Amino acid sequence: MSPDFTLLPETFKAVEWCSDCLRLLDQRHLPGQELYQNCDDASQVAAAIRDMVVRGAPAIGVAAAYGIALAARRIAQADDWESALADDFACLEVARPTAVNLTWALRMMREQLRRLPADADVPARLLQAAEEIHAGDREANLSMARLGLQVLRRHGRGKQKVLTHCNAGALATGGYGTALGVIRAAHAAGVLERVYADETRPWLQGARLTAWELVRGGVPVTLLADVTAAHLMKTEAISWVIVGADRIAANGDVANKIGTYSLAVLAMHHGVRFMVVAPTSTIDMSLEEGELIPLEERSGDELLQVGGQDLTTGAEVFNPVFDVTPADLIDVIVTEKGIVERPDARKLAELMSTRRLH
Ligand SMILES: CSC[C@@H](O)[C@@H](O)C(=O)COP(=O)(O)O
Repeated sequence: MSPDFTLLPETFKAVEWCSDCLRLLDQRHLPGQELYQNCDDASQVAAAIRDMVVRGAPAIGVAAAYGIALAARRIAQADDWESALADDFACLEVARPTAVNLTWALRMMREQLRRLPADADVPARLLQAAEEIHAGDREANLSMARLGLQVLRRHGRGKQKVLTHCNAGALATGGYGTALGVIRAAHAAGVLERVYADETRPWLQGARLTAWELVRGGVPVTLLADVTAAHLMKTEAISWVIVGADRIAANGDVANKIGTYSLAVLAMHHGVRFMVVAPTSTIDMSLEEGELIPLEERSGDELLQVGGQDLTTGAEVFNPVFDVTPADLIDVIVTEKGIVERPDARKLAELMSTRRLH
């Protein structure tokens, strides 16, 4: 099938292999400064993931895979590669708890290591495996953009207004984005009127990253304070909320950036459809339901200050950075393998056993 939209690659790369190091666009300084950080070993990559130099579930997975490739290059020779790399796998595995793409990518790297013949050039083969994970994520982004656009067309006529939360764009993936990939495809195909982007307190991924990406790409975007979403849904004809995911349980419950659950409740109340866009590497079939997903809590400092200014003193802070949206609030999950409408355990199991794309 010939595509009816073209997505140009971004001019920036969130994650890039540069002959002997991993180059990460430091997202903590965007949009003010485009600074890059070079990582030479796995512990530097783990620190970059923990400190959110690189963020977004698929991008974290890709970076971790390169972290293992870097570790193997430093070791160069080993009789027992699994033992030699054990500490590197361990430090990457615990860098952040919620996005399962991290664990998935490390499992892919470990399986590749176990499959290699005894005389293999292990560092070269692990680098190749990391590059394949990266390229696979880019491909998945394009497939999801195409499938997500089909869903928008199936359920709506004319130009649509959509709302997104956090950043699920090129910055958060190996390529074009998940939720923002669909939104960019909708824009390129002429079916998007406007995207509303939540600012996404407290780290401001929406204001600092999503709005920046969309403005650069010429996509009409309006920034909102998070608390505006209910009013927006009541007063504007919003067709869809479109978000990414950090982990999807086997029953279709979705962990994503804090605030996603509130949006799903609001969407249900206002008759707005709710779409989750995520590669199958985000689906964790080992967890029966969303309540089992580990949710990261970050330092209270993220809430206690804005722009270097103290907001309050002496108060305790509750700062969970993800929440879980129950499957019954989700209209559709779009993956690179296909579309799951009204997700449940049976439909997800069927999807995961599919080899071919739709
Ligand atoms: C394609 S990214 C999907 C999710 O990872 C994204 O929505 C999100 O919640 C990112 O959280 P972050 O804490 O910025 O890593």
